[in-house]
Amino acid sequence: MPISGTYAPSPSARAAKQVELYESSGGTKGTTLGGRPVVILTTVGAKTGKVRKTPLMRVEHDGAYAAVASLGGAPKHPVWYYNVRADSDVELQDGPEKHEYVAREVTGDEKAIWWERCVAAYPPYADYQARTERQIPVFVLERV
Ligand SMILES: C[C@H](OP(=O)(O)OC[C@@H](O)[C@@H](O)[C@@H](O)Cn1c2nc(=O)[nH]c(=O)c-2cc2ccc(O)cc21)C(=O)N[C@@H](CCC(=O)N[C@@H](CCC(=O)O)C(=O)O)C(=O)O
Repeated sequence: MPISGTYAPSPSARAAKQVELYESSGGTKGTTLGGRPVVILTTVGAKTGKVRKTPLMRVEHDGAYAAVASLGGAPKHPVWYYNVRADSDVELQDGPEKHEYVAREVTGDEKAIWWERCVAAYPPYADYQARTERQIPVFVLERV
């Protein structure tokens, strides 16, 4: 079921601007960070029910994606993490393609396999994990 409702742009100007450019260009502009590909995750706000859109680094394997709640290695999870925990039905736009996914948080061996893929796609993730006690959560998104 596609996500619908009132879109609330991120208060992070950088993120909101990147979403705006990404979407208004049909996924042809604003699609990288530091030369690495970026995707847009759409979630439903756990408290407000508003539509939230979050740029994330692109980590893809066999049609599934990882969503890494790194927040640059901050001590706290990003807020969007709680949205996905509350409602696993999400959307992800990768360039011009946008589809519906079900997200599940991975742990143990499965997380270790995906974490390698995440770091291969975006090496700074390893630095983020090294700088915080917090275990950076990883969701795997599988196509509906
Ligand atoms: C600023 C805050 O954003 P956040 O959800 O904590 O996410 C912080 C960052 O992760 C987010 O800005 C990411 O886009 C940053 N970011 C990445 N962040 C990552 O964590 N991982 C990445 O790989 C990543 C890549 C990336 C690439 C490009 C770029 O421009 C940004 C990138 C925010 O939106 N807060 C809102 C609330 C948002 C929200 O979802 N509220 C919920 C409440 C949720 C709750 O509290 O339970 C609701 O509406 O109900 C507010 O304060 O009003």
